[in-house]
Amino acid sequence: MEFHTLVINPGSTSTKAALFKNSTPEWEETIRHGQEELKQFRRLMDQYPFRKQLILGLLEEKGFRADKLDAVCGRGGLLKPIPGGTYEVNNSMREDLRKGYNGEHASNLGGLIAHDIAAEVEAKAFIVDPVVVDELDEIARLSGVPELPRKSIFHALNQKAVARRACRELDLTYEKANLIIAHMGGGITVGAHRGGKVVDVNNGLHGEGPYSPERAGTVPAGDLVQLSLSGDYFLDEVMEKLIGKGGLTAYLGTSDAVEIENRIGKGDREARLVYEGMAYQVAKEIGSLSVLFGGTIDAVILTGGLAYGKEFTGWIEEKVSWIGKVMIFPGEDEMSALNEGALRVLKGEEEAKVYS
Ligand SMILES: Nc1ncnc2c1ncn2[C@@H]1O[C@H](COP(=O)(O)OP(=O)(O)OP(=O)(O)O)[C@@H](O)[C@H]1O
Ligand SMILES: CCCC(=O)O
Repeated sequence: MEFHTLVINPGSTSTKAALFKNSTPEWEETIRHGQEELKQFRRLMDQYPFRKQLILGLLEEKGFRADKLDAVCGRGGLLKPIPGGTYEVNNSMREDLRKGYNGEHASNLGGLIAHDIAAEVEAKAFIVDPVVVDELDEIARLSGVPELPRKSIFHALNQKAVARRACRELDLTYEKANLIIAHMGGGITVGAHRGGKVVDVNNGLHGEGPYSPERAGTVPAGDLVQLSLSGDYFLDEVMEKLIGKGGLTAYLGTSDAVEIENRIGKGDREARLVYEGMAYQVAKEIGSLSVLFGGTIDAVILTGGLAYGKEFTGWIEEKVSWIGKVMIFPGEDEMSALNEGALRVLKGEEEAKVYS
């Protein structure tokens, strides 16, 4: 059987779309959005017609008739916490995406656009492994403040895709493997994958884990409270210190690791300290998760854009190679991860989960 799937991945600065025939991409396009272009929309949901039109425009430009689609698969957003897998877009999901159940994130648009394009041609609409995938062990939810339970918000789509890829290479079944995966992009999340579930992971969006190119990660909590109440900053300025303007950006004025590597090459010692500090924090996070597995770890995996940096991954590897085999998969492959999730359901290998 031949299945055609349109994949839609709305990001904060881009809209990506791809058309797959079974597992093969027919085409993939990234439309970048300047800050000025998106400024005209007051709220994220106001961007909906604009982004949908861009995708319909691409289909027309490529000469592909939408009525040949079997499925449309969008990147899922900040929904209620759910287990990993492929979900058919239904009305409760659309309502939660529209209101941003767990906050605003460009990926909230993915499932909505997928639904509307699919509905017009009677195709299926799916989302796969959204950032709110929650498979935490009960014990991992405890934070020490009962009103503030730990939350699972992480790069679920890429972590799960890379986990499956590593298992294929290692000839293991994901559902039986023990893996620690560090996704290192604009944000950094490090997950413990035990038996096909991510049983502990830092919340990469709301201030936990290693600092990253744009985020602060875990900070001294008491000092943060004092800073917030000092009267020197508005609330959104404090939030920006945690997300958007934290980490490398706060220390070095850029989130571009390639530029930082160039500075280090020219002898900039501050750049080296801060960049190496990020590797140190990732290694510590991997080390802390290693105790969950009782000594049997099949692989420690480094992925995301920062994993292209050889010196950077070298610093991490130096500190964690005693834990298990280190595998490096630079970049991310979210478009084919979305397609594969839809394809497993279309082929009947998996049943679509129901969001409620
Ligand atoms: N060749 C490279 N060497 C070193 N670092 C790189 C390289 N290419 C990209 N990066 C760095 O990777 C980071 C961005 O990673 P990535 O593209 O995965 O992030 P993103 O998709 O914007 O965010 P996220 O992965 O959190 O969703 C940037 O700091 C960028 O400079
Ligand atoms: C941590 C969730 C994914 C992102 O960085 O946006």
